[in-house]
Formats: sequence, C-alpha cells, structure tokens
Amino acid sequence: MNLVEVDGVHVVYRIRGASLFGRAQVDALTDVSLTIEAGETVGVVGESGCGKSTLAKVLVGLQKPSAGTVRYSGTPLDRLRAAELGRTVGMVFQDPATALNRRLSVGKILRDPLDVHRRGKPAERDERVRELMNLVGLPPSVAGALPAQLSGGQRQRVAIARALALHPALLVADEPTSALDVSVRAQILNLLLDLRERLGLAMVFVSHDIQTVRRMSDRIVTMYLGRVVEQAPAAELPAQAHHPYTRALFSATPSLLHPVEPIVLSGPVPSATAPPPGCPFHTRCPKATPECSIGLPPTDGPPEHTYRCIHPEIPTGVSPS
Ligand SMILES: Nc1ncnc2c1ncn2[C@@H]1O[C@H](COP(=O)(O)OP(=O)(O)OP(=O)(O)O)[C@@H](O)[C@H]1O
Repeated sequence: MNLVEVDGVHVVYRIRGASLFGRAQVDALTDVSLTIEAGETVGVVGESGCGKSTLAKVLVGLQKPSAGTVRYSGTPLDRLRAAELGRTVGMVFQDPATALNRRLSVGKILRDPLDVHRRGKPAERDERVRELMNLVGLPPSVAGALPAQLSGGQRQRVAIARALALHPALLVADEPTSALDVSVRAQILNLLLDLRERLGLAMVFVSHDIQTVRRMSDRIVTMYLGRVVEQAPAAELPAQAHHPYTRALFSATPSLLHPVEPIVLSGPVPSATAPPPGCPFHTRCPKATPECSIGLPPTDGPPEHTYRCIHPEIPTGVSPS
C-alpha cells in the first residue's frame, strides 16, 4: 500500500473584493492525483503560482481540499487525530525566521510538540530534544538560544528537528533553502538527504529549482497552472521528459551533465483566475497546434511516467505506454 494517495484534489481560493465581471476564484489545484511510497522522495516543480505550496499545505492538512481526498496508509487525512497526524507527516517551511516562535528557546520549540501530544515522561522528552538536536547537527549549547540568536542555517535545522519530533513517516519541505544564504543551502540539502537515509523518511521536496529537485528526488512531478502535467522518475529527466513544459523548465537551468536543447516559451504564465481552455500550457507551448486549445489532454503513459500532452516528445527507443 502507498504511504500517501492524493486522489482528484481540487483547491479553490475565493478572492475577496474581486470584480463582479472577473472570476472571484483561483483554481489553485485542479484534479491533482499522485502517490508517495514509504521512503520515496517526490519532487514538485513548476513556476511561481502553479500550486506547489498549496499542494504542500494540502498534504499536511493546513489547506482543506475543495474536492478529492488525501489518504495516509489508506486512512483519509481528515480522519487522523492531531497526534496521529504528527506521527504521519511533518512540514518544513521556506523561511525559518517566520516559521519559528521568536519568543521560545530552541529547546522549548523542540519540546513543544512532545508536550502537546504528551509523548513519554518529562525526562524522556528532554532526552528526545537532545536527540533531535544531535540528529540535525545542532550543538547542545544552542538549546537556550532564541531563534534570532541563530544563523539562518541553524534556524532551518531547528525547523527540521521540530518537524521530525513525533517521528513522521513523511517530511514535506516547501522551498526549504530558498530563504537561506547560498553558502548554507548545500548543507541543508545534504542534511535532508542524510535524514532520509538514516530515518527511512519519505519526502516531498518543493522547489522552483529543477536541478536541485532532480538531485534530491526519486520521482518528479511537474505542475502547471494547478495541474500535474507530467510525473517521471528523476533519473529519466531531462533526457526523457515527454512534456514540452518539463523540457522548458530544464532548458531554463541548463546543466553540463544533462544538456537540453534551449526552449524559449512565448509570453507570461496565464492568470490562474482565467486559465486558457484546452491544454493550459498551449498559449506558451512551442509545439501547440489548434487542437491543443480545444480539449484538455488526457493523462497518458504507464503509471511510472505519465504526461498530459497530445504532442509528447518521446525519444526513439522509449515506449509511450
Ligand atoms: N490564500 C490565497 N488566496 C487566494 N489565492 C491564493 C492564496 N494562496 C495562493 N493563491 C493563489 O493560488 C495559486 C497557487 O499558489 P501557490 O502559492 O500554491 O503556488 P506556488 O507554485 O507555490 O507559487 P510560489 O512558487 O510563488 O510559492 C496562485 O495563483 C496564487 O496566487
């Protein structure tokens, strides 16, 4: 059984004060389905506004879907009690400066979830706090420090330790390094990779940096305007990216190891309040034909590599189904 099953999830945000003549809602996620196996890292990529953070929030129960379900080991997310949810999934946010309580010491921040969920005796909770600090490479000497007294990298280590306090099976990391200095980003990424190995964690890694996602993930989900447009093993990308949008993302951040033919997209991302008809990507797609504006492409391909495109790029020698 999969650890997580996301099935047909929609999230609609109502916009207050929207014009009577415009749409008063954003379809942040439309019919999103994906699975995550125990111990697997799934990377989520796409341009700003495509729904990555909304998906992350749905996975941890911070955003209720307007339709569809999220199941953890077969149990719907909304049936899990708070303590069970903490044992199931933890979240690391983009900016640790705002995600941590400024008034609590590191020790108290880490002890808080253990106290709230009454995990073990007081001495065991103290021991778990020490264990968590050691796990993320924080020296015992910072237990009494406030978040403002730490470096950005140390703060993100605290946030990661807090997310792991209740031994979750899944860690959702939403742009966990983008608010950090370039010099410490690699350290936090290596810490996440190390924790995944040591704890057998499953991970959802959200980023707009597709090369980092590729390095971190077993599988990559590409999103565009709230929809999943491709899901593929990371090792197959970019060489076997079938969707022109996935290819365009890789070509925008070229790598010497994995060169991709440059693809220039025409125009900006359409507004999420008024998505185009047919394939949502057709207004910018270099391969678009008139039929792309008529119907939404069906999901095609084998379960391990799906795509929504009627003009997929399938390299010779690769079977499309
Ligand atoms: N609370 C909200 N109210 C209204 N619209 C929202 C809200 N949160 C997000 N949106 C809209 O929903 C869509 C998806 O946003 P989301 O933050 O999930 O995308 P994202 O891919 O994470 O973007 P970014 O990379 O910029 O964080 C966008 O059009 C965004 O403007």
